[in-house]
Amino acid sequence: MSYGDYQLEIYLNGLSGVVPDLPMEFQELERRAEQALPPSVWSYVRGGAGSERTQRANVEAFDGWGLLPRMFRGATDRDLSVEMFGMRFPSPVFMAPIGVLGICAQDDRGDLATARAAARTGVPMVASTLSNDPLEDVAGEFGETPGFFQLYTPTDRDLAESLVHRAEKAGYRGIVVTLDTWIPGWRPRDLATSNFPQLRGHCLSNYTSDPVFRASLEKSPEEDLNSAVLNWVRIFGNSLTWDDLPWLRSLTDLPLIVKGICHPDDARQAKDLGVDGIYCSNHGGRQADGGLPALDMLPEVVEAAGDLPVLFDSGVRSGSDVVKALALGASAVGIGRPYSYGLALGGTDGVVHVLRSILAETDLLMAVDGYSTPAELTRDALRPVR
Ligand SMILES: Cc1cc2nc3c(=O)[nH]c(=O)nc-3n(C[C@H](O)[C@H](O)[C@H](O)COP(=O)(O)O)c2cc1C
Ligand SMILES: CCCCC(=O)C(=O)O
Repeated sequence: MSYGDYQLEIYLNGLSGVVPDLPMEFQELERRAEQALPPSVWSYVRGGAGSERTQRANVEAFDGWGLLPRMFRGATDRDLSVEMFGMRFPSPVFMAPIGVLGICAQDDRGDLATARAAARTGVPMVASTLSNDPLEDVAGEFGETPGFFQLYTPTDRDLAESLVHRAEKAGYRGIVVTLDTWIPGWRPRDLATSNFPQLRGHCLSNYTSDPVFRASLEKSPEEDLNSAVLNWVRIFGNSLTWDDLPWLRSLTDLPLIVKGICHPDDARQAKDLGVDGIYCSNHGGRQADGGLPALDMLPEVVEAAGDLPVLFDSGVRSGSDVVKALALGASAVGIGRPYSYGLALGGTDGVVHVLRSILAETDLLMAVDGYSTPAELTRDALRPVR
């Protein structure tokens, strides 16, 4: 079985015989997700910071590179697996953390539905701190697929420690600490729909289920949700400095990965302080407008990271984007918004379809272009488009 077999499955049965009611093209997926989601949820998921120039540039940056096909290489047997953090993953694709994912599903249980898609596809999910179901329940749906926990580090250090230890106990295989979102960016679409207060009620389960968080409240969240929400707002984001990284490192023996790195000096410093992986991302342009596309920074970050794995996301929409990011040095490539659109349209089946489509395109493109493994995709596989 290769990932490309999804093509054959669809050719043989017709798309409607494989995934009824789901589109093949990304533009159509996006258009239909917009129709399916309530406007406030749509503006939250689709929206970015400021004028969304950085968000658009993330996507357009992939057009700045062209892949070079190679001939006579007999890439009939491809092996897309990659090794990272002492584990072998069947493909270099993973699901980036998406907070408030629950509400993208009809029944509010989008975190669980996405975890089931991880189980079905072998594509690891990085589960956000901001989930509508507690991290233990999300992990319970991963099946054999390793999962990662994304930490938003609260100001209360005991709570941070508790979340990390719960993730360890629940069987997560790594901790991804997001550094770029200790405060939300300027997001005009969210401001226009004023939906942040509504969203909060759908992403606090990791806090309301936490003994440390509960102990800090005068009344339980069941008795007084408002005060719990206010307390969460107060402790949500910690503006950490490099001096705090040894503390974060000390919380766990699991692989520790820092997310939101775009400057090579930051990658170098994180490496020197003992992280296990660098995650190059600008949060899909949701945090800071006016920034460079994350893809443009990837090669420098990869160089600075040396022998550490570099995860990448921001703007990945297709298999050819995955292949380009790999050729620019990413060890693994994160899918963000596209899977949340699949979730909105078809629950677990929708996420599986989006992932299988991206994997099939990746696999077939590598076959056609003569690359059998991700390791063969080096800078030589690309040229800048003139
Ligand atoms: C709706 C939404 C919620 C997100 N929530 C989180 C989050 O909780 N934690 C995090 O580290 N990143 C979060 N991100 C950022 C993603 O992990 C990823 O960096 C981004 O989606 C990549 O950009 P793209 O979706 O345009 O490809 C979120 C992104 C979206 C679209
Ligand atoms: C305050 C941040 C909320 C979750 C998030 O990371 C995002 O919306 O991008």
